[in-house]
Amino acid sequence: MQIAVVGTGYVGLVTGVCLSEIGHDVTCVDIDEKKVESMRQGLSPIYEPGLDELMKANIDRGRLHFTTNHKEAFAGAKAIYIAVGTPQREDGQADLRFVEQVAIDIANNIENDVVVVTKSTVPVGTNERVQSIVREHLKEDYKVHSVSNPEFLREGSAVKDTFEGDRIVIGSNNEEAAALLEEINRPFGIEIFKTDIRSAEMIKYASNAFLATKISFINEIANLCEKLEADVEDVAAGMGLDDRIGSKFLKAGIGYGGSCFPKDTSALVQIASYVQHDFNLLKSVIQVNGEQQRMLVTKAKQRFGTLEGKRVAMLGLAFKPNTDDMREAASITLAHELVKEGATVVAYDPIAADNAKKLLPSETLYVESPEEAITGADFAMIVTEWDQVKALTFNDYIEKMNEPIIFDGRNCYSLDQAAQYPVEYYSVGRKNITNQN
Ligand SMILES: NC(=O)c1ccc[n+]([C@@H]2O[C@H](COP(=O)([O-])OP(=O)(O)OC[C@H]3O[C@@H](n4cnc5c(N)ncnc54)[C@H](O)[C@@H]3O)[C@@H](O)[C@H]2O)c1
Ligand SMILES: O=c1ccn([C@@H]2O[C@H](COP(=O)(O)OP(=O)(O)O[C@H]3O[C@H](CO)[C@@H](O)[C@H](O)[C@H]3O)[C@@H](O)[C@H]2O)c(=O)[nH]1
Repeated sequence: MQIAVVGTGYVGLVTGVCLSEIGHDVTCVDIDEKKVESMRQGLSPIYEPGLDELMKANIDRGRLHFTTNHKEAFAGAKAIYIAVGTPQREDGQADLRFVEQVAIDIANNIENDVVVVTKSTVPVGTNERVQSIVREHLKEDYKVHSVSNPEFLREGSAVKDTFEGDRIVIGSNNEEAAALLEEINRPFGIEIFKTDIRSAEMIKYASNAFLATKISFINEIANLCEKLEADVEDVAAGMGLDDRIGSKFLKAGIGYGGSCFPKDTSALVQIASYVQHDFNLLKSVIQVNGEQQRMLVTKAKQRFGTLEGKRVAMLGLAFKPNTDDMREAASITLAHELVKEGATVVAYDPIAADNAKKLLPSETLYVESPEEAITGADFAMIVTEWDQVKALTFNDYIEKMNEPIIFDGRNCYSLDQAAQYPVEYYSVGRKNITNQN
């Protein structure tokens, strides 16, 4: 089937590429000329494992095209996917400017009936609004129906998640439009859950808010474990054995970051407030996360008193491994706090360093390897659990650092391991190892 995808970020590009892989003829349109030029040559502008290969294969098969021209992209398309950003506004609401602009672009450029599919994460009621905007601006009487098809992929495993997702949610108030979406998605072989438009929009926010809640919950338990001398890794493992709880998303750490959880939890608090609902639980989840993101600096200050003049190795910058995305990464908060305290930050990230340069303090120094980062450092902070970071051994820290003092925000090492070395090792929700003489 002929499909157009508007927006080629993490969601749009992965969606476009995967839809072409299952046999559809896909044209992706973006307003960013540089991105389109690079994608035409088979080069993905984002780092996402497996994406480049699929992109090249489907361009070669003639099933995947890129353009900056909306009319060209929409010509003959039966479905137009909206996958543009819905960033957080200053007041916490979702900014719908890009989505609304696409609705106008659709009205101005289609030349046949279409189903408009919203993949972007949008507040309840937005799909209806998109449909009305398109209909208002249409110059000819084409049939346009909206379908909410929220996206659940994770960055770093986006391609895998698209082919092996747990469900595909189709929210529609029109049977024909829902049937078209089912037909498009059937080759994925993933369970399809059909509902009305508003419930589909809510499923997306509720899912992200629930996962964020799980993370803040286990982080609070971790903070308690530290005070009560229990071990959060064992606590999470023991909890996770209960099927009703499940073991996933119970990894204590430095809080959630990324382009979705922070903005979507804030947006849901705002959505609730429109209907005079005070979402206290979610407000606490957000507050706990803010404190957790600063936790490594808090611990370092407790250890040293002052951080003035300290050289800090910051190991990992991205909000999680396998992505170059720096949006809402804890490293941003941590680096700014450290610089404010008078420390020098020496940062390492295998992929995200270029993106980090725009967000971290200008004083930050960047190095090419974790070994270089720890050389001569007064303490190390593990921020992202990249394999390259986990490959450092305690002997590396002992040999290369001024003093082997490690604040591990991701519990990369076992306590048994740490206990065998003359190091100071502070992790999350576990007892401190202070073996230095
Ligand atoms: N990133 C994720 O992991 C993820 C996962 C699930 C859902 N989502 C949601 O999907 C949406 C997109 O997120 P993203 O991270 O892919 O965004 P992104 O910011 O990476 O990409 C958006 C793209 O849209 C383009 N664009 C903006 N206006 C346009 C227009 N009028 N016409 C054509 N292109 C236009 C931009 O140039 C950009 O390339 C958001 O609502 C997000 O919440 C994201
Ligand atoms: O047990 C855990 C799991 C995750 N995280 C952190 O939570 C954040 C988000 O991680 P993850 O969910 O893997 O990444 P995203 O790519 O942001 O994906 C989330 O956000 C997307 C955008 O809405 C959704 O599509 C996905 O389903 C949802 O998992 C990261 O900072 C992780 O380090 C933890 O601290 N502990």
